[in-house]
Amino acid sequence: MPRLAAFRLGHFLPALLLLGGGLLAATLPTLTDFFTSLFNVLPTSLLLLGGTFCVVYGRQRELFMLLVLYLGYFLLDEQADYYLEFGVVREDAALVFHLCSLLLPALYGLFALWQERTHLIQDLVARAAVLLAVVGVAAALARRYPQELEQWLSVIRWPSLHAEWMSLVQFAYPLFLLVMLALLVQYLRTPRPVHGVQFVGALALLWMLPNTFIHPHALQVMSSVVMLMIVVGVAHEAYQMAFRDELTGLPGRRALNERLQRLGRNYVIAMADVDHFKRFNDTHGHDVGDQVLRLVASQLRKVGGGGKVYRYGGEEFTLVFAGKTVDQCLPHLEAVRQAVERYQIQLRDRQQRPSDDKQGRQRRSGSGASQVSVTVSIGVAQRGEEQRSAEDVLKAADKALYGAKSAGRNCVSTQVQRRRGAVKLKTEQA
Ligand SMILES: Nc1nc2c(ncn2[C@@H]2O[C@H](COP(=O)(O)OP(=O)(O)OP(=O)(O)O)[C@@H](O)[C@H]2O)c(=O)[nH]1
Repeated sequence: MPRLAAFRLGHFLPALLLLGGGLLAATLPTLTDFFTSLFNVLPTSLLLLGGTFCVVYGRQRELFMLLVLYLGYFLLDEQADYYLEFGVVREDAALVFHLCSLLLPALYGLFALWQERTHLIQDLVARAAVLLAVVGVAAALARRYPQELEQWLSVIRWPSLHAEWMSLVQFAYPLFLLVMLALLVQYLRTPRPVHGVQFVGALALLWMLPNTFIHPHALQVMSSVVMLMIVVGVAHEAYQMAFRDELTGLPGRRALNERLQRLGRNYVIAMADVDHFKRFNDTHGHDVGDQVLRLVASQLRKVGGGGKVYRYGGEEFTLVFAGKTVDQCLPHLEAVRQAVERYQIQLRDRQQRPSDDKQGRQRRSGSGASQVSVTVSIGVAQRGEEQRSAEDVLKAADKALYGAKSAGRNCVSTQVQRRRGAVKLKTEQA
């Protein structure tokens, strides 16, 4: 089953904001000279800049999506320009429009769903071959049998499913539906910013095509917006790669270093470390260890008091409280320590995974269930006379962490005070 819980608004928000802005601009009856000139050059600029960006970072999937969008824009723009200049559509307008209504969602969907797997050059050649073949065949058919093709495309095959507002060829609607469903499933299976962007982009194209000849700027604005969404999606992922820890989803060391430089005068830093994690790894394996790190991260993330959590590295996490004192932070750190201690982790054995939910529930409540729990030790320090720089405070927190470890682990320790708890590592096998 796709993981619905993994849906993140942040993956869609930039694209949705761009879509909202695009809809606003595209439906305005007139645009200022500045914006008219901007949208005249934006699709080409985005293809060149975004395309270069994609080539440099080996993002063939997005490169081909940009190419497909630009091709659609280029073909339709010629038609729209003619219509705006002469007040009538060109002779081949219906055929070009019908073909674009089908090929744009089809190729957009194909390249969006086509994962980058093989060798870079092979991948590039395969994508180019598919694009050339599809466009080549369509162009050849359009040139050789223009009337027959236009007629074939515009036939309403299912009159009961046709409505007045449907101005695209009838095939285009199920095609859009299929592409959007596939993109949604792709997002739910692998929640990534570019997958969210691809879905919103398809939505924008579904709006753009029927409005190409209705709103004078719909084509330029929406083509620019979808291309921009893709470039932003790639940049978003590049940012995540640099600043996010892939395993836990928390901001990583680089993000912490950035944060440490902008902390102001009063702040508290805590270092949290999973107790006896080496032993845990040795007993249950590295995969289970990874699972545990994710769960510990999910508990630490809930820390109150305005604390922000980073993965420092390995099994160590850093919590930063801006504008706080140690006394204000201690109850929140103690609460999070207890939450980790209480959390029962259900071991998931991939080989013995049940085939359905019912079997899974039975097995969990039955004799084969295996639960573990871990504890964390936390060291806290605050900026003060002795440690004035963030690096000094971090070192003091690390020292306090050693104090917590020597005090028996599973406790919160400051330079001045300690609270003890009990170490708990349990495996139930009945
Ligand atoms: N599964 C997993 N293990 C990791 C990861 N990063 C570090 N580790 C393991 O974490 C363990 C850290 O062990 P130690 O530093 O010896 O500390 P410890 O066993 O937790 O003991 P104390 O800190 O003294 O309680 C090592 O076995 C590392 O291999 C990771 O990303 N995944």
